[in-house]
Amino acid sequence: MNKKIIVLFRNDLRLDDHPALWHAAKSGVILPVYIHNEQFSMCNTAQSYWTYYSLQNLQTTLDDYDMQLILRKGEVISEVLQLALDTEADAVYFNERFLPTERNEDEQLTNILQANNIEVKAFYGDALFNLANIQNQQNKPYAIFTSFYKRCLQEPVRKPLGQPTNIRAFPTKVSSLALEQLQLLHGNWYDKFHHYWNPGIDGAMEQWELFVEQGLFDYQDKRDYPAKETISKMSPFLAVGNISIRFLWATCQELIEDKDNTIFSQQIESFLRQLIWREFSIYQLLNYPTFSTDSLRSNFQHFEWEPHSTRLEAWKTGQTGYPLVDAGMRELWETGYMHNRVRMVVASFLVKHLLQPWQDGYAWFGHTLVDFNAANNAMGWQWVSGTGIDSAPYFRIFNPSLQGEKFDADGAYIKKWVPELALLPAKYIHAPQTAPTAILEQARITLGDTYPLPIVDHKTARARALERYNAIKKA
Ligand SMILES: Cc1cc2nc3c(=O)[nH]c(=O)nc-3n(C[C@H](O)[C@H](O)[C@H](O)COP(=O)(O)OP(=O)(O)OC[C@H]3O[C@@H](n4cnc5c(N)ncnc54)[C@H](O)[C@@H]3O)c2cc1C
Repeated sequence: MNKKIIVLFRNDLRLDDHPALWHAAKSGVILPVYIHNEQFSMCNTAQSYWTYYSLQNLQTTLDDYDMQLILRKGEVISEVLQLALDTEADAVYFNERFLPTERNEDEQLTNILQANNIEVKAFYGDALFNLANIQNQQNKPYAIFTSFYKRCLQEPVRKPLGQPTNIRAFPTKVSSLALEQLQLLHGNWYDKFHHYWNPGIDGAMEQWELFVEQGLFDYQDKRDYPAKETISKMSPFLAVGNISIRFLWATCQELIEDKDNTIFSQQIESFLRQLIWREFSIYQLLNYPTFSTDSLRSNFQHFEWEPHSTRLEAWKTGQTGYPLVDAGMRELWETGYMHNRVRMVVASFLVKHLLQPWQDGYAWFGHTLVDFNAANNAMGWQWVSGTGIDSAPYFRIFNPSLQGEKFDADGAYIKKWVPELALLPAKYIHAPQTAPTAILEQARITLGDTYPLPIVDHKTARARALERYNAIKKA
C-alpha cells in the first residue's frame, strides 16, 4: 500500500505515540502538516512561545527522516482541502481534540474532504480513557471527582504506540512557510522563559527523567510546597502534546510493579490521581460545552461581581500586598508557570477578596501560562470560585497569609519572587504589615513605597464575599 496521507499536527507536537502518524506510517507515504489559524490559535501568548519552539524541535526530529513539516497559515478547512487537492493526497489522518470549537472544525473538515473523495481517519486524542463511555449508573456524567476517579481505575489504558520506524515522505516537494511567517511571536517578553524551559520533544523527556529521579518518589508528601521542586512540570509539554499522557501513565505503572514497595506506590499513585484530574477536566468540557466561559452553577449568573481595572491590575502585576499572592503572580510573569497550590490561592484572592469575575483570571492565565489548557484552566477557576461541579464551596475562603505560613513556612518561595521582602524574618513575611517598625526598617522595607500595603483587609473582604454569596443563595 502506498497511499499518500496528510497527517495533521495540532496539539500533539511529537512523533512518539501519535496514533495518526503511527497508522499513516503503516499505510503509505506521509506529508506532516501544521496549520496556524490566527483566529483560533494563540498569538503572542506564553503558549505561542511554547508552540514556536516545539515546532522548531519537531522539525529537527523529522530531519532524521528527511521530512519537512509543512507550515501553513489561514483557515484550516480550506487550507487542508487545497493542500490535499494540490498534492493529490488519498487521505488525511489526525488525532481528535476536545474543545467544542475544535470538534466542530474537525467535523466540518471531515465532511468536506469526504465530499471530495478524500479518505479521513480520526484517532482518539490525548486522554487516557475513552471518556464517552464513562457514565454513572443512571447513564449520566459523574459529578463527583472521587466516583469518576474510581470508575476510571476500572478502565484499561491503551499502551503507548512508540515512534514509527518507517516514516516515508511524499515523493514530490511541497511548499511551506518559514516558521517566522506564522507570526507566533511578537515582542520579546517571553525571551526570559528560556532560562526555565526547553520546549519540545527533547525537553519533555529531559524534564520527565529529572522528575522520575528527583520528585516522583516524594510526590505525595511534598507536592503542595511551592519552594520544593517535587512536582513534574509536565503541564506545558502536555498542553501542546510534546509528550504522550499514555507514556507517563505506562512508565508509572512499570515503576509501581518494579519497586514492589507500598511507600513508593502511594507516591506514584498520588501522581496518577493528578493525571486523572486532567481527565476530569476534559470530561467536563465534553459534557458541558460552555464550561470554559460560563459558571456551571446557574445561581452564579446572579452573582454581583465588581469588575475593577485597578484591582485587576494590582493582581496581575503582583502588587496586592499579600506576599504569597504577589509571589505567584510574579512567578507567572517571569516563567509562564505557577505552582498549583499558589494558583489556588491567587485565584481565590481574585474572585473572593477582590470580587473580580473568574473569567478575567481565566483570560490572564490564558495569556501568561505556558501550560494553558482550556479544560484545566476552566476547571481550576470554577473549582476555586465554587461555580463548578464538585468544586470548593464558595464560603471556603483561603486566608492568603495562613496559606503562606502553612505551605511556605520559611518564606523561601516568597523571597525568591518578591525580593524586596528577602530580609524580613519568616515570622512576618506572610503579613509584613504586622511587623514592628524597627524590623521593617532593618529589612529596608517601607510599606506603601518599597512594598504595597494590603489592597484589601482580609476580614473585611471575607465578610463582603460571604454577603454576596448569601444573596445568590436566596436568588
Ligand atoms: C486557577 C487554576 C488554573 C489552572 N490552569 C491550568 C492550565 O491552564 N493548564 C494546566 O495544565 N493546568 C492548570 N491548572 C492545574 C494545575 O495547577 C497544573 O496542572 C499544575 O500546576 C501543573 O504543574 P505540574 O505539571 O508540575 O503538575 P503535577 O503536580 O506534576 O501533576 C502532573 C499533571 O497532572 C495534571 N494535573 C495536576 N493537577 C491538576 C489539576 N488541579 N487539574 C487538572 N490537572 C492537573 C496536569 O496535567 C499536570 O501536568 C490550574 C489550576 C488552577 C487552580
